[in-house]
Amino acid sequence: MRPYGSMGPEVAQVFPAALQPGAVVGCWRVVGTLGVGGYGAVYRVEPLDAPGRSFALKLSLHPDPARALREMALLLDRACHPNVVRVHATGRWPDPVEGLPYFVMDCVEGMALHAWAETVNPTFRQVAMVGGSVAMTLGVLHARGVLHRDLKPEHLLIRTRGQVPVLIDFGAGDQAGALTLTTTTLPPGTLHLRSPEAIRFQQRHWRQPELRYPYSAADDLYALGVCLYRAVTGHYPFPPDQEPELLSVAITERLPPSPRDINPQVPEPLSRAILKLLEKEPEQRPRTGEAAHAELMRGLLSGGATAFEAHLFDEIPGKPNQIRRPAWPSQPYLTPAPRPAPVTATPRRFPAWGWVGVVMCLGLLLAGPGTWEVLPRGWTRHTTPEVPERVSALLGHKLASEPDRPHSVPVATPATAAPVVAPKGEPALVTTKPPVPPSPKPGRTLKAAAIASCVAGMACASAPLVDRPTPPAEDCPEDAKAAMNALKITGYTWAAVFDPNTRADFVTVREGRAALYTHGSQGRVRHNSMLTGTLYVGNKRVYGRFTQLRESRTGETFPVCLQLWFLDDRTRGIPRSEGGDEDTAVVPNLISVESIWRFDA
Ligand SMILES: Nc1ncnc2c1ncn2[C@@H]1O[C@H](COP(=O)(O)OP(=O)(O)OP(=O)(O)O)[C@@H](O)[C@H]1O
Repeated sequence: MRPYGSMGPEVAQVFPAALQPGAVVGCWRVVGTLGVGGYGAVYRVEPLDAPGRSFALKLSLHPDPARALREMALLLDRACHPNVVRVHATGRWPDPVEGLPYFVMDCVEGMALHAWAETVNPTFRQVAMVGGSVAMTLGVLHARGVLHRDLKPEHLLIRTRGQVPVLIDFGAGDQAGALTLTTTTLPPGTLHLRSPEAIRFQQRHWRQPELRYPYSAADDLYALGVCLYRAVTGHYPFPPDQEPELLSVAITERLPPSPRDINPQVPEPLSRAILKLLEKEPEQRPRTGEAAHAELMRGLLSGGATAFEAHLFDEIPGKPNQIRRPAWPSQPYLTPAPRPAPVTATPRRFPAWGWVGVVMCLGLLLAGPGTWEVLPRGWTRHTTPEVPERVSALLGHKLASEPDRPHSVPVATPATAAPVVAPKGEPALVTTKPPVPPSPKPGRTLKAAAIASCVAGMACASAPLVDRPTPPAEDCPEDAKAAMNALKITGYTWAAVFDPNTRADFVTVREGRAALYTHGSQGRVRHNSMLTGTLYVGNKRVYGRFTQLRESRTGETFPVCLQLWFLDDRTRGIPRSEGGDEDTAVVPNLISVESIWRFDA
């Protein structure tokens, strides 16, 4: 396909995302703009031969037609449903063969769910009916093998006539047997609408970019729960404006306040039905759209007429049509989430591993290090993945544990667990030769078992544990060197903390994307500036490479090269304390970072 700009001088002047009223696309005249998203621009159009009739034309902004063609195919065939926007025509523009794909659909006269909730201020009955309708629609689509995969309030338009919900934007949609749309673990989507299991999957598999998350009906139903929560409270259950790392932790670990805690007018059964859609474990949610519909309707039938006839929000006295949005609590997550099924190896898992661990340890002691398996994946560039913008928050990260809740691995107290300092001169890591891989992640499994048994106090303290190879050496990019010079931090070592909000001396960290906060100023960098990068969990030490700094005072970001550094032995990486597993480690909260011009292997 020819590049868009090569289609002739008259076309190169036109911006597909900014067509002006009067522009002609195929046999449609642009009347106005309805919205511009990441993938397409949507225009209100009228047919050239029937002026006055309104349609919506979605013009792909990408020369690669895959996403647009897929969306059209879904809308024209398996996603066809009274509550899904209807497609009437398709084409390419400006060249009918090689141009950008477009399709013409019903123009939904109405508002997105959240705007409708706050502008129309409907009754709870109306919201429950809308939620029930969407749930039923999803049920039908799921039964046909169609998943929406990007359900959000903006994609749920409420038609003014009849207050009927209409689902739009199936660009991320999927149907059984379709080719993979993206090159990332998760399908395109929005972090604050992702399900806990999707985030956990990415946290667990961020080293395997070839893996694809098996998105399911449960993810769509979770997103519906988020949409309804937003509608009845005016807030998302996990506020999207926080740091992506913290947002991910909140989604996977925290219980959102009940909708009724935010907006006391929400009828109890509706509040419960919404929370059920937001359960952390998919099997705790309604299994199908029909079950979700039944849940919402049961609430409606049992909830007492008056509670459901109330309007969502109070109006501001003296200002009709202006609502008062309930406040978001300052401490929304006081209740710790009950431990879901273990995502990472947890202490609960260790006893189960005990005997396996004994065998592993014996095997180690008898056979020596040469017989163990190195983790099958070596360090490659993608261990610090190139992150597409829309999913940048999601790659395998988890921050240090927070103070008021249990974590997957217990946080050691100073009294019981002083840091274990690796003996000087000892090679940081033990690697061994690889046998035939019998299972997808054999090295990790063996290592987990070995750690588990050692943690259980078995006689394998001196046994070498299997470990990952260290990341390869890497020069610091020139722009990072320049930024460090400008910030006056070149060649310095200074303090940082994993979790600035805890008083605990030790925290649990996880391999993958991570954040640190500077402790004290250095050069032009203030206290509490955020460093983001990657943590690598070895069997004795945790290594960290931090490549971005966000200055706390100005909010400016800079490329940098900083590594975790242990002052006592003047070696990179920080020693692990007791606890953790192959992916998580207990480490001191207060640590040091060193600015460098080259990350050594
Ligand atoms: N059929 C329609 N009728 C009325 N408005 C529409 C219609 N389709 C889309 N819109 C408006 O255009 C906006 C962008 O459309 P859409 O979400 O399909 O584009 P996108 O590029 O896929 O966006 P995103 O980045 O959200 O995936 C919508 O949020 C909505 O406001």
